[in-house]
Amino acid sequence: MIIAIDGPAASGKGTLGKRLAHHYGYRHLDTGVIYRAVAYALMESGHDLRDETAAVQAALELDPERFGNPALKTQKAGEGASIVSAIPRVREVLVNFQRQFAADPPGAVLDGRDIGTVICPDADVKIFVVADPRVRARRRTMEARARGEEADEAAVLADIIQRDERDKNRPIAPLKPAADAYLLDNSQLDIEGGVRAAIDIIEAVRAGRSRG
Ligand SMILES: Nc1ncnc2c1ncn2[C@@H]1O[C@H](COP(=O)(O)OP(=O)(O)OP(=O)(O)O)[C@@H](O)[C@H]1O
Ligand SMILES: Nc1ccn([C@@H]2O[C@H](COP(=O)(O)O)[C@@H](O)[C@H]2O)c(=O)n1
Repeated sequence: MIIAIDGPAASGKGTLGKRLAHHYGYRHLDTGVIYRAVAYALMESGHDLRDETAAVQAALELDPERFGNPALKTQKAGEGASIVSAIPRVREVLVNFQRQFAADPPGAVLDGRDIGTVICPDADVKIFVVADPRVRARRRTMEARARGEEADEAAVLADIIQRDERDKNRPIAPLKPAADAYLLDNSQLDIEGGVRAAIDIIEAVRAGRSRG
C-alpha cells in the first residue's frame, strides 16, 4: 500500500508520516528533505539558489546518507528548498528516486507537496493535512526552542506564509490537494488525535475496497 501525505509547511506531514509508517510497518520518506539537501549543497558550494545548472547537478549527486544532517532542518534550508524546488529540471531528476522508494515492498508513506498529484497519482490513500498558519507557526517555534534555538514566532509565521505562497503558485507541481485526497485539519488536534484521524481515513478506504 502507498500512503501519500501532502500539505503546507509545518502542517504535521512528517510527524504523521512517521507515525503511520510505524503503525503499518512501512517505510517513510519525507520528500522535503530531498529539496532541502539540494538547497544546502548549493549554499555550501556558494552557488545561487536559482542557478539551474548547479541545482540539477546537486540533484543528480543527491546522497540519501546525508538526509539526517541537522543543518537541513533550519529555516534557511527550508526557504532555499522552496526556491530550488520550483526549478522544473530539478524536480524531473528527483522523480524516479521518489517513485522507486514508493514502489519497494512492503509499502510506503511519502509526505511532501506533490505526492498525491505527481509522484504517486495512484496512491492507495491520499491525505492532505492542513492547520491554521498561526497554529503551525506556534508549533514550529516551540519545536525550535525545544532544540535550544532562538525563534521569533512572527518571523516563523512570515516564513511559513511566504513558503506556502511560493509552493502554491509555482507553475510546476504546485502545492494542492489531489482531487481524490481526504482533507485532515489538525488545528484542534494533538499528535495522537491527528494520527487516529488518519488511521480512520485509511481503514475506511481499505474497508470500502474490500467490499467493492
Ligand atoms: N497534530 C499535531 N498536534 C500538535 N503538534 C503537532 C501536530 N502535528 C505535528 N505537530 C508538531 O508540529 C511541528 C511541525 O510538524 P512536522 O515537522 O511534522 O510538519 P511538516 O508538515 O512535516 O513540516 P515541513 O513542511 O517543514 O516538512 C512539530 O513540532 C510537530 O511535533
Ligand atoms: N514533495 C515536495 C516536498 C517539498 N518541496 C519543497 O521543499 C520545501 C521544503 O519542504 P519541507 O516539507 O521540508 O518543509 C517546501 O517548501 C517545497 O518548496 C516540494 O516542492 N515538493
